[in-house]
Amino acid sequence: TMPQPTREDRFSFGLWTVGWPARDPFGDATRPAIDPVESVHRLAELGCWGVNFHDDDLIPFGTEAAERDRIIARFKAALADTGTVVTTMTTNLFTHPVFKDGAFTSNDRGVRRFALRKVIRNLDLAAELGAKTYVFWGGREGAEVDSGKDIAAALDRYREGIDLLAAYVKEQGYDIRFAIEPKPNEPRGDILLPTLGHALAFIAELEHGDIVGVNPEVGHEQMAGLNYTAGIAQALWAGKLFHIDLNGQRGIKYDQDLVFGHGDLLSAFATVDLLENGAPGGGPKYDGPLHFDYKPLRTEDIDGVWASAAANMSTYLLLKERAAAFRADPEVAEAFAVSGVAELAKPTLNPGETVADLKADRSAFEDYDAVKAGERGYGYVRLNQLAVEHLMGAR
Ligand SMILES: C[C@H](O)C[C@](C)(O)CO
Ligand SMILES: [Mg+2]
Ligand SMILES: [Mn+2]
Repeated sequence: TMPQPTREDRFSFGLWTVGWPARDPFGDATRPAIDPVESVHRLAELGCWGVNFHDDDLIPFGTEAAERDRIIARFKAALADTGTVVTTMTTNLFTHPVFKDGAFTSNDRGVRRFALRKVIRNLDLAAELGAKTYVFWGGREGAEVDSGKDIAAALDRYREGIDLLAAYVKEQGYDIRFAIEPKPNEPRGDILLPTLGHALAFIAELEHGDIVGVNPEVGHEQMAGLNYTAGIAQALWAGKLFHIDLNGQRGIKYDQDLVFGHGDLLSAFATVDLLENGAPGGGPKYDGPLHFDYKPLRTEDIDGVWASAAANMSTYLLLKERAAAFRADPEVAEAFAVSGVAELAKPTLNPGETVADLKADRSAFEDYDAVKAGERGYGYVRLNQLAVEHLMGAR
C-alpha cells in the first residue's frame, strides 16, 4: 500500500511550484494561474503541512496597500481554515526588469536600495505570518560579462545587504533565520555564491552569520556536478543546514526542478537516509521542513499538477521506508563493519596523544606495513548492492 503523507511528515511546498503556469523561455504558459488560496486548500488535502512563497507569489508586484492588506487577510483565512503553516518566506528579486542586473549586487545603486526595501517589507510580513526561515536565492546576482562585474565589490554589497537585513531582524526581535540558496547559473550566465561551498565561505565573512545558514537544492548542486547528500552532510556538520529544497535533476543541464526522486534516485535514497537516520557516526540531524521546490512538467494539465505534488511526498515516504529497512538489515550491518564505516567516527589520535607521542609510535610509521594495508578490500560494492536491493524493494 502507498504511504499517505500526514502533517507529522512536515512536508511543505513553495506556492510557485504547483502555481507555475509553465511559461518558459521558448513557450507560452500551458496552464492557467492558480489562486494561492486554492493551492493552500489542495495541498492541505494532499497531506501537506506548510507553504513557502515569494512576496510577489501572493501579492502581485506594485499592488496598492489596501488591496495588499485584503489579499493577506484572505490568505491568512485559508491558512487558518486548513491549519497550514507558513514555514518559510522569500522575496522575488528576479522577475521584474528592474532586477535584470541583480538586486543586492546590481551595478545600479538605486536598484540595490529598492531591493533592500522590498525585502524589509516582506520580512515584516514573514514575522507576522510566523515564518521561521527567510530564503535568499540570488537568481540575478551574477553576470555574463566578466569585466562588467567587480566580484569583490559585489560580495561587499551582498554582505552589506545580508548583514543589514540580519541586523534588522535582530533589532525587531523577529524569530527568523536566513537561508542562502546557492545555484551555479541560470538565469544569469554565472550566479554569485554558485554552490554550497561558496555560500558557507561567504557566511563565514558576515557580521551576523550566526543567524545565516544555507538552503541547498538538489538540482542546483547537481547542476554543478556535485553530490547533494555530501553537501548537506557538510552543511549539517557546520551547523548551517537551516532549510532544504528537494527536487530531481537528470545530469548537468538546465535547472529541471523535477519531482523529488525523478532524477538520480540512488542519490535521493542516500539523501533520505541521511535526513531520516542521520550520519552513521551520529552528529546533528536535520529537523526543519521537508520542502519541495519542484515544477510540474510543462506537459501536464491541472490534474497532473496535483498528481505531481503528491508524487513528491509519496516518493519521499517510500524512500524513507526503504532506508529504514536498509539500516535495520543485519546483512547491511555486517557490510558496514567490513567497510569500516563506524571506524571513521573514531578519532585518529588516542585521547591526550601529542604529536611527540605520534612521532614515537613506530607502529604508525617505521614498522607500518603499508603494502599489507594496501591489500585490504573495503567491500563498498557489496554495500552499494545492498542499498540498490533495498531501494528496489528486492529484500
Ligand atoms: C526561493 C527562491 O527565490 C526561488 C527558488 C525557486 O527556490 C529557486 O530555486
Ligand atoms: Mg531550482
Ligand atoms: Mn529552490
